[in-house]
Amino acid sequence: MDPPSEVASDKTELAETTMRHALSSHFSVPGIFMDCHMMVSEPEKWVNDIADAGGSLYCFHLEATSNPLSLVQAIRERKMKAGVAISPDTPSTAITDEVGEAADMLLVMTVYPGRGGQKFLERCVPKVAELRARFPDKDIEVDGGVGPKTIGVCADAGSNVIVAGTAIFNDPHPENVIQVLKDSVNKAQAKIANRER
Ligand SMILES: O=C(CO)[C@H](O)[C@H](O)COP(=O)(O)O
Repeated sequence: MDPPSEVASDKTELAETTMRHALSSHFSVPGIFMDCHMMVSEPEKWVNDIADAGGSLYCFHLEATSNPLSLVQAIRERKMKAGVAISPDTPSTAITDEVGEAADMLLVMTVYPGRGGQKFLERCVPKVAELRARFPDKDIEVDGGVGPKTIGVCADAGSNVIVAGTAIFNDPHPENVIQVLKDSVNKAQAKIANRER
């Protein structure tokens, strides 16, 4: 049975207050680029808190807003870069030319948002290639199940920003994994640049 709506609303308020408290306790590290991927249902609500907390990039889900262009503008007004994320079932064409051009970064989720340690969804990779073809100068990020075994297809499709959790933190030599990921991206980017010449 669903809880009464007052309980649901109390819980939401408590979650929001807790999040605001965490954000206001200065989690930012000087010199670090804080890429904040907001897997939230009302991304408009958190722009000011993330900006005040030192966020460098605010990435919201396209599925979670009815006005991505005005959200990008609100993010820019707070001097952050803007990212637009799509979940596995959202086609890359849902990112219109106008929205893609307005954003700094496009994020293709390669797992369903929610938790680390999920299996990489290779069927999402063609979306990276489609976005790279339309937006040659944008950052294109992949997130979910990315590691040494899956980085190749992502990098070859044109992704140049990589999120990796399990592959790095579960390895006894995380620095080596990071290097492998960086090398793959750099190699693929050099190949793409040569092709464009
Ligand atoms: O936000 C996430 C999923 O919602 C995780 O950041 C993402 O999945 C990265 O973790 P892993 O590399 O373990 O998949």
